[in-house]
Amino acid sequence: MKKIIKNGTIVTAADTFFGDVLIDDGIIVMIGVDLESEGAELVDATGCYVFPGGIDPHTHLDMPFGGTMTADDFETGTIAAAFGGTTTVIDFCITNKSKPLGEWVKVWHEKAKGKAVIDYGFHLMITDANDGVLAELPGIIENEGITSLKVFMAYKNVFQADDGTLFKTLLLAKEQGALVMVHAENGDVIDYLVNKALEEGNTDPIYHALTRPSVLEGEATGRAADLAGMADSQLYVVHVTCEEAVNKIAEARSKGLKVFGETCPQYLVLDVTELEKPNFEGAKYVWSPPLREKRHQQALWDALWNGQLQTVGSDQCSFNFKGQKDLGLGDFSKIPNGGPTIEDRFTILYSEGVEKGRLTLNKFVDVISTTSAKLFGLFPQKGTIAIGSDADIVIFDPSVERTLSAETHHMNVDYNPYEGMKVKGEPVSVLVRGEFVIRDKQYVGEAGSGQYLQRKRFAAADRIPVKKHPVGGGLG
Ligand SMILES: NC(=O)NCCC(=O)O
Ligand SMILES: [Zn+2]
Ligand SMILES: [Zn+2]
Repeated sequence: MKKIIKNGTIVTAADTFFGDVLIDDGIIVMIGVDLESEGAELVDATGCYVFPGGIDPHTHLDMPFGGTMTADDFETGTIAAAFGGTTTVIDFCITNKSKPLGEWVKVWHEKAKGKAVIDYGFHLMITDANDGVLAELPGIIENEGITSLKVFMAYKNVFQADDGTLFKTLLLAKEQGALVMVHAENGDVIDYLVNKALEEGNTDPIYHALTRPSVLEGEATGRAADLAGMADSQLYVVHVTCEEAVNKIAEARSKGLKVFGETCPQYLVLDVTELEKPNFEGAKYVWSPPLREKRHQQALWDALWNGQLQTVGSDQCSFNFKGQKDLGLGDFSKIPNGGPTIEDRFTILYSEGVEKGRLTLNKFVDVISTTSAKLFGLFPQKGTIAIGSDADIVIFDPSVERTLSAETHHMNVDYNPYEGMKVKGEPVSVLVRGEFVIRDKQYVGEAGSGQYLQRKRFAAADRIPVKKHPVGGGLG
């Protein structure tokens, strides 16, 4: 069924213009003014922006962590994502040494199958780059299209890998065209500080932040960047929270290293004082790395503006306050780490970024969608509005003023860390491959309609294949 999205302001990472988008069979086939096509359904976007669907490069859906499971699975999480303007997520396939990596990939396929309402891919976690893992990886990269590998430098005795594993993963990634992602904090020193705090009787949520100072994020970021440089490989630092880490990334990039960085809405708009809330409410704001002092927010906004950070992920990892976060009553180290942001990522960035003059409209699209598509092997299928791209589209009304709240959100979790925050703008309708998932603010999608995305290898991503001219003589 054809559709024409009419009279909107189309915004990509490069351009802003008034026009129509013709969709046929899930693909954008024409962009122009006053488009007509017989039998096409007309979708009115008057007064709205027409954005490429958001790409969230960092989610944890249906993940076991901290002795419990995340509250959102692939169904609730992707419905909430769609309400928020996100049409693709890349989730972390968590692994351990108990079985081969390929078995974990099957586990993650089972979690998503029949549930996801938007398209999805997986990053693959590496805990130990032993000979078996290094032998298995090329096949997974090729056959599953999983072209990004995650190494945790923190969470000692849980997820943490050593520097040898990070280095070997970087070497393999260089050879195979994969992108290595790191959670950059010094897990060993944090472990020491956490034990010391607990021994001294300091058990409240604020000690989560006090035992993970920003210097340890900067140190690990610099170490990972140096190892990436030695391996002549590519590195993506997830959830960057602080000036120290931004500076290490900027330094590496100034030397020409292929080092990239992501931040998250929580670090841009919330600060460490949230963890001091009484009645254990501070636990709602326990992420790792932790929320920082307010001054770091400016460094993060500046880094998005000047390109030292390139993407914004949600790090969606939701746990209910009652029954999950309270596992850490009396011991902050047992509070499950993470929070719900998958739904509000897009609008918070628009509202706090574009509306407050911190990002241009095009830069907003770039950080919320396009650069993730490029880095993670999805461009130009995803991440832009262009002829031949999937019709993943958000019709966004910038005039709406609303208040974020657990009362109105769609995530399967009993609190919203942005409760009471006033934002401008709202996704009105959201299409995935040309089909409405959200229509006039109502969910009209179908569990299982999201497709698994085999992704291209790093650096192949932004090369558009040149087709032979249909009657010959083309460039191809
Ligand atoms: N960030 C967080 O606190 N939880 C999710 C796991 C991770 O990304 O480190
Ligand atoms: Zn992390
Ligand atoms: Zn995460």
